[in-house]
Amino acid sequence: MSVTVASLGFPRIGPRRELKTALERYWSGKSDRGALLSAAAALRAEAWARQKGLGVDHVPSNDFSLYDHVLDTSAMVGAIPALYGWTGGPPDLDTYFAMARGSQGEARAGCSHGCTHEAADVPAAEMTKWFDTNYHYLVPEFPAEQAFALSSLKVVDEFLEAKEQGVHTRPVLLGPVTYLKLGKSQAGRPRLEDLLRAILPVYADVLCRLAAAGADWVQIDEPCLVLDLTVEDQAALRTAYVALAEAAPGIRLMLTSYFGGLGENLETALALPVAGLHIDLIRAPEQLDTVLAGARPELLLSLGVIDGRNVWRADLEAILARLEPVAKGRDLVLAPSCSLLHTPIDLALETALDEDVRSWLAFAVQKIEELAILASALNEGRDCVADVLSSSSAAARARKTSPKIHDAAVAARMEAKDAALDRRGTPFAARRKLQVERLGLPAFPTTTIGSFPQTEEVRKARAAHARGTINDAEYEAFLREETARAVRWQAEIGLDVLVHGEFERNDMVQYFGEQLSGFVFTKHGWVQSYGSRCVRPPILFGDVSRPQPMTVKWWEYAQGLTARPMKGMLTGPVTILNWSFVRDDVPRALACRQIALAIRDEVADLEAAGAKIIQIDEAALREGLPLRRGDWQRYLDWAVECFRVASAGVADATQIHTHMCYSEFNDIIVAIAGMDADVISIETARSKMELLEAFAGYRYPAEIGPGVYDIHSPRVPAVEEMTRLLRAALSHLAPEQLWVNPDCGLKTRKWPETRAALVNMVAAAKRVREPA
Ligand SMILES: Nc1nc2c(c(=O)[nH]1)N[C@@H](CNc1ccc(C(=O)N[C@@H](CCC(=O)N[C@@H](CCC(=O)N[C@@H](CCC(=O)O)C(=O)O)C(=O)O)C(=O)O)cc1)CN2
Ligand code: MET
Ligand SMILES: [Zn+2]
Repeated sequence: MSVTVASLGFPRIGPRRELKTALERYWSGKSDRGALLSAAAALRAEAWARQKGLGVDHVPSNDFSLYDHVLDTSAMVGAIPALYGWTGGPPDLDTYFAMARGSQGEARAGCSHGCTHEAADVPAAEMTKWFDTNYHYLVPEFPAEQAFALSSLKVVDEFLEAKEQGVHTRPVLLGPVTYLKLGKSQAGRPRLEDLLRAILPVYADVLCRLAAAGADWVQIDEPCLVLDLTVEDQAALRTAYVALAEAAPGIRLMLTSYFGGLGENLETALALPVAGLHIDLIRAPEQLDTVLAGARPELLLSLGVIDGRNVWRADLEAILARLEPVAKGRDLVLAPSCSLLHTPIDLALETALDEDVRSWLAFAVQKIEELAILASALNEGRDCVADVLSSSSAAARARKTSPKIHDAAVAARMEAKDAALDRRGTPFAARRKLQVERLGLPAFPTTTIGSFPQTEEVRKARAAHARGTINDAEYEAFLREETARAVRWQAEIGLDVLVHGEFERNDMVQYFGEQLSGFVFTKHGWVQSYGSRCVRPPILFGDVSRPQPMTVKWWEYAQGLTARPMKGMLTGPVTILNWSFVRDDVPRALACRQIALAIRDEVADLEAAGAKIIQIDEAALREGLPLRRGDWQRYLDWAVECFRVASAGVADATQIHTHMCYSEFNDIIVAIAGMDADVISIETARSKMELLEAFAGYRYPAEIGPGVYDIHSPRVPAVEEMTRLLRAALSHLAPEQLWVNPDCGLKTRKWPETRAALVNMVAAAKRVREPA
């Protein structure tokens, strides 16, 4: 029997974020189309050669994307809303990026690649979280009568491109059912069945063209297989794969599930006429036995045995013990649990990491090496890789017993049970009176979410400080100047509740991780979040504590500059947890509570310093929700409790804000209310306040700032547009509930559009304050 190795997708951004650089240069007009496309081609070539060299038998193609693979799929099937002015054929780069980022005529004037969108003022497509990851995709939008037509041949082109370089790849497609289920429709929901009937001929055509180009296997991703599916969804899967098997008999499909177990979709999956099935054995190890029991002998199983969502080195001997009996009976493919898109690229670049912790880690490249070793052990016997196997087990043992991960003081504090720890002393209504009195804000108070533009200058100064070319005092002076300017300007344009701007922070999670014990950091461990934007998730390896205050000094400085209230600005425990790579030796709930206790101390210090308003961002609370409904409540219970542990230590008159983005709250509104924050700001602009129905329907008790403009796009919304949104909000909320703010922080924006948009926002608030 033979065992082969697959990688389900390689990170696209490049080991030195070459794609980010190339995209941003193109967008700013500093380079042309040719330069962007050749940078992209170089990255693809490197990824193919590298994976082949590491021993991958099924090297993926079409896993690369200039922005997002869901957007690429929309381009492939011609699902491009009329507003982008597309008239068929392969969408050009400007159309593609307009969907991704919006476009505004003026903002592009003078750009060097001859944009012709003179009067174009189009918003970007909606962006949302890819399953439970921190990766964002562009939501496909279908009109009532969506007609699909094969429009982009990227998948075929990239297969041929790799072939020319001597690499026979296994192209990756997002499967039709998942693709359609990720989409939305303005004009009432078209039936999945109807959309599917329309889209299948396009997929069939693509598969036939791939066969003609020489492809044999195609990886077709259907992560919807790990969701709660309706019987209609399951029927759609059958319809789809029966049709594709018939239409393209020359292609063998590797139906790929990930981010969980097949659960009650198991029978459906096993009955589909596909040649292979990939299952995630990291999130759902228990499904191996049931899948083995149900899989017909000729179905090629691909086992996701290496974690594609975390950075820990595997215990290879333990995995082998599980696989050896299986590999005796059938051919196998070994693969990461999911695409490696969600991991950093190469641990070899991390020369400054703590040696012990480093020996416990594996990034994308190392994960592929692990797979190759497993395959060798299974094909040729353990002996041929004995050394590597024993060092892998030794690392696993060392990590388990390392004194570095245990902190007795943290353990003692976790033990001390204090039932009152997660309760405010008084209910919201009574707190509100005290807060209103103390703060003296106008109706519809205006504020922002926290960050102001992280300009190139700010990043340069931080990089220079890190390199040692400017010293602490110079860096501090620079940050003070930036902060002072931002504070003065906010007061000048009439914002009511101010922020310090977060100039001192590299990232809202990394900044806190860096100051807490129990985390380590990479230099190059970038993971794509959306488009050119990346994060370097902190690596949580041990017990968490806070050696000293983290934000108080900056808050004091900023509050000292103004008489208006300055918000203390913190990232909440659930978000720090969800946006980090987390230890897998203790339950997530436990790690989260340790972080919550540390944030609680910071809240207390801010309050003692005089902060009247403290915002604790929980941007990732919704994203951490398990993919299956049956698992929700358990998660919500501990996540909400951790937020309360962090926030509930304050006096009644201290106002606690929280902020969330990309949140569909309808289903979890009770839990959101259970967080017991005094004010919540949420993203709503792209969804035109639809979200508020949940808050209104539930009679959400506290105050709400529904975002009135989309901060992901440089587009400046007009006063009228924001006024309209505020009036729409008022049809759902009581006037005393409503705050006025953008959707999220402004760190990714530039100052000119930020200034213009906030001036308009303050004007819109003033309009709604005037009697109608
Ligand atoms: N962790 C996290 N997840 C999140 C968000 C978030 O803010 N944080 N927001 C939501 C949207 N996602 C986002 C993700 C990233 C960024 C973002 O702006 N990322 C920055 C990097 C932020 C950062 O870490 N900056 C560092 C490092 C900057 C840098 O690249 N420095 C250069 C050198 C720069 C120079 O010399 O000029 C280098 O290290 O090579 C800093 O400012 O210090 C980027 O990609 O450009 C924004 C939103 C959801 N998920
Ligand atoms: N306070 C943070 C900011 O304004 C919250 C961002 S949520 C992704 O950037
Ligand atoms: Zn946000």
